[in-house]
Amino acid sequence: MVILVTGANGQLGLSLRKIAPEYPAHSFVFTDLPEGDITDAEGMEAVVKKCGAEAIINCAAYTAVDRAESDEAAAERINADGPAVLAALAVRYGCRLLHVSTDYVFDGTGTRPYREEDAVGPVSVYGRTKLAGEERVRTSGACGAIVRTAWLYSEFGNNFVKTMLRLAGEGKTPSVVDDQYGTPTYATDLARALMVLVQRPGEDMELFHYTDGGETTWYDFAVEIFRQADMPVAVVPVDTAGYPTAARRPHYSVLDKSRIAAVGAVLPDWRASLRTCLDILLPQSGDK
Ligand SMILES: NC(=O)C1=CN([C@@H]2O[C@H](COP(=O)(O)OP(=O)(O)OC[C@H]3O[C@@H](n4cnc5c(N)ncnc54)[C@H](OP(=O)(O)O)[C@@H]3O)[C@@H](O)[C@H]2O)C=CC1
Ligand SMILES: Cc1cn([C@H]2C[C@H](O)[C@@H](COP(=O)(O)OP(=O)(O)O[C@H]3O[C@@H](C)C(=O)[C@@H](O)[C@H]3O)O2)c(=O)[nH]c1=O
Repeated sequence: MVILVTGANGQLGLSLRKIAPEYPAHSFVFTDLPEGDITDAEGMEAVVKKCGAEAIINCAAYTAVDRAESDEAAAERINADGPAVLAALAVRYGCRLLHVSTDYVFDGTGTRPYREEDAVGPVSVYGRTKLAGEERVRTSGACGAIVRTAWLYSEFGNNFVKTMLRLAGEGKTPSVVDDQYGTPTYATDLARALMVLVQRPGEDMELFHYTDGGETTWYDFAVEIFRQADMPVAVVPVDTAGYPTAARRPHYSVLDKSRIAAVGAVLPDWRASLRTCLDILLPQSGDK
C-alpha cells in the first residue's frame, strides 16, 4: 500500500518515519509544509495523484493550544478545513483516511474514562477546531478512522517532556498543575496503533480512542520524568488557577481504549514508554 503521511515533520509524523522500516510491505510518502499544505486543495490533489496514495495518515495540525485562543482563523483552517480537503481527496481517489484528533474535544467534567460515544464539549479554541475537523471527516463519506489521542510526547519536536528537561537544564524548578488528569502517550506507540488501523479493511469512518495505558496528572508526569532521568528536581504542585494559561484545559480527559485494543492495538503503560523515550533523549540516564 502507498501511505501518504501529512504533517510529516511534526512529532507524530517523524515517529511514523522512524517506524516505517518495520513495514516493508508498504511504501511511505512523507509530506509537510510548504509542498504538502493540507489546506491547499489543488496542491494536495497533485501530491495524492503523483504518489498514487492508497491511504492518507493526517498528522498535520495547529497544536499550539494557548496561541489558538488568539489565532482562531488559522486554527480553524488547519484543524478543520485541512482535514476536509483530505477527506474529499480520499473519497475521490478511493484512499483510506486516518485522521488524528484529541482528548481536548471533551469538557473534562467526566468521572470515568471517556468512551468514543460520550458527549463532547470542547473548552478551548484548539479543542473546538479539532472537533470541527472530526465532523468534516465524519460526514465526508471517506472510509478509515478518526483516532483521538492525548498528551503526546516524543524525542521529536516540542512537548511536555522536553519542556521539563529544558527547564531543569536551565536550573529552574517547574511549578506544574496537579488537578488535570489524563494519560501521556509516546508518539511511537500511537504510530504503531495507526499502522494497525491503516491495514484494516472497512467501509466506514470509525472512531477510536488511543493513549498509552494508565492515568496521571501533569504534576505526577513531571515528577516521573525527573525520577526516571535521575535528576534531583523538586517539582512544585499547583492547581490550575496557580498556573494561568490563555486556554482552558479539561480537568479530566482519560480515554477508554477498549475499542482500539479489541482490534489489536498495543497500549504500553505510560511509565514504560516514558523510559523508552528518555533512553533516546538521555542515553546516559540509566535503567530506572
Ligand atoms: N501534541 C499533542 O500533545 C497532541 C496532539 N494531538 C493530535 O495529534 C496529531 C499530531 O500532533 P503532533 O505530531 O504533536 O503535532 P506537531 O505540531 O508536532 O506537528 C504538526 C505538523 O503539521 C504541520 N502543519 C501545520 N500546518 C500545516 C498545513 N497547513 N499543512 C501541512 N502540514 C501542516 C506542522 O508544521 P509547522 O510546525 O511548520 O506548523 C507540523 O510539522 C495532531 O492532529 C494533533 O492535533 C492529539 C493529542 C495530543
Ligand atoms: C510547561 C508547563 C505546563 N503546565 C501545565 C499547563 C497545562 O495545564 C499542562 C500541559 O501544558 P502544555 O502546554 O505542555 O501542554 P498542552 O498544550 O496543554 O498539551 C495538549 O496539547 C494538545 C495539542 C493536545 O491535543 C492535548 O492532548 C495536550 O497534549 O501543564 C504547568 O503547570 N507547568 C509548566 O511548566
